[in-house]
Amino acid sequence: MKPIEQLMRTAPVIPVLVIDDVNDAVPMAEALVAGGLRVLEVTLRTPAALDAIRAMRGVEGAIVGAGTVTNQDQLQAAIDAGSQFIVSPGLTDTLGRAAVRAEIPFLPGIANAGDIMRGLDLGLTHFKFFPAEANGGIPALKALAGPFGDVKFCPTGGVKQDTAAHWLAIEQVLCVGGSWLVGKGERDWAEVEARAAEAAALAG
Ligand SMILES: O=C(O)C(=O)C[C@H](O)[C@H](O)COP(=O)(O)O
Repeated sequence: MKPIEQLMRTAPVIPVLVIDDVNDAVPMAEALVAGGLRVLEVTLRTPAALDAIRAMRGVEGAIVGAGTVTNQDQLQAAIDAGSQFIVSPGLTDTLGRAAVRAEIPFLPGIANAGDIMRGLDLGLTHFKFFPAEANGGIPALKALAGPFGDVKFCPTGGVKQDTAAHWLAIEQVLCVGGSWLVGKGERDWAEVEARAAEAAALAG
């Protein structure tokens, strides 16, 4: 099994995290892991993100990756910070090639058949379907998946606790991504753990 597939099969939900204060990184990761969500995507949308990745790598059981990686410089910075996987909202040949060369599990965003074909050309077979709801939702992904039987997906963007199960019921969907696990500025870690446990109980 490819490392990216193993990662996608670890938990049904990958929390998409936006971290403003690096001091939140460790308690946030601990709460999510305690709830059963081990694969954590820290988006490179805030100045604290790379330090948050470094800090979270110290949390037992956590598998920490970088999200919102859009170019080679960010890819390198994310790897240097200890990222164990890379998520991107889209796929360019330049970034795709660099991620393949770096031999790091890579989950690029795709939104149409051309995107998937560009990924297949690079040897990639596992993609984030983004933005999942805005891009047509479940009917769109089912139609898109049809011609690409060996390809696997992680729908992200607009997916919530009460819709995740519908996505996970699609055979080619291994997990979903979502930001609903931790609210902006939230520090109620018991609540985050409870939310993570609910998400972890979804059938993957
Ligand atoms: O930052 C990235 O790399 C992205 O591609 C965007 C995120 O995956 C979505 O913003 C999560 O979507 P929501 O769960 O609807 O908030």
